[in-house]
Amino acid sequence: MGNGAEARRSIAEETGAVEHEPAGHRQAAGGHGTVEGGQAAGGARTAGGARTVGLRKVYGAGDTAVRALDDVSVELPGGRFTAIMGPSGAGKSTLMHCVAGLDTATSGRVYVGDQELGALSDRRLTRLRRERIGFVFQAFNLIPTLTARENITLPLTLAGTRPDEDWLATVVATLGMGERLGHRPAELSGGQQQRVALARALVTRPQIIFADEPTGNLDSRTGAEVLTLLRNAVDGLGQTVAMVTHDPVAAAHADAVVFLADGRVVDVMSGPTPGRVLDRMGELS
Ligand SMILES: Nc1ncnc2c1ncn2[C@@H]1O[C@H](COP(=O)(O)OP(=O)(O)OP(=O)(O)O)[C@@H](O)[C@H]1O
Repeated sequence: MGNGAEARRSIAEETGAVEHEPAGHRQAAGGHGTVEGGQAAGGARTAGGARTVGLRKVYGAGDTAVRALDDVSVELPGGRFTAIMGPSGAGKSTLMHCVAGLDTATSGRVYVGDQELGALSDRRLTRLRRERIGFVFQAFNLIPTLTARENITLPLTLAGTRPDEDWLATVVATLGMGERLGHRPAELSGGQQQRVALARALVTRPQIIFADEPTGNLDSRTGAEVLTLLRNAVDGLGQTVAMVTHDPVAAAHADAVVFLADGRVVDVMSGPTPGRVLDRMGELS
């Protein structure tokens, strides 16, 4: 990303640090049953995490309407690493955007922790996104003029709060990047830049981190390192992670894989291996 101001604005929007105007609150209050009716991704539900109940998302209207999500009830359990997979157009990004509060559902419900997103005003939704959700993207989305440390603490700076130095030190140590904090993104490798982006997502101690193809711009060795760090964030820091990926090897780092096809959850696989994920994807394509 070449334009610093543009990158800053986009990160501010992604982190919820500026007011974000969703397309409108159209989430229906009623409808589908309890969460226990949902499909758990990877076993029993722990505290935190996120879930959807009967989530539908329709783009457009009439003959041109596209049903991107069709009655999706899925759980992203707290303290677990869940991968979301499926063929192109299956609804992965739409699901992530709805659960992250970046887009609104046509009907059904989305919960982050115990909070139902459809019950929130735009202002409170913005605050929830800023305080309880972290994002990691394929394009690292770092501000070129800021140092690694300044990029990491940017969500706090934009929110007008100071970093918890102990937590920052823990995150930096977990990600193994202590010596690079004074460097600017151009002075860092792709893998190091993604570590900065991951630290930026972790620094607010979000309830859940959404990672969208986080290894898409990395070579396989560096990608494996970043996946190991995501895994460490879950195992060592108790973080909840949901990751959209096309890569069976990446998905195999997760505790469970949710498979989408044509806007519906078609399978949830616990303890995935690259081979099993590849086979399942082959059946869906
Ligand atoms: N803003 C939009 N307006 C209209 N249709 C949309 C919009 N966004 C997504 N869609 C449609 O919704 C469906 C699901 O799209 P989505 O981007 O969620 O799929 P995906 O699984 O993330 O795909 P990919 O792997 O290619 O990124 C697709 O048919 C897509 O064309």
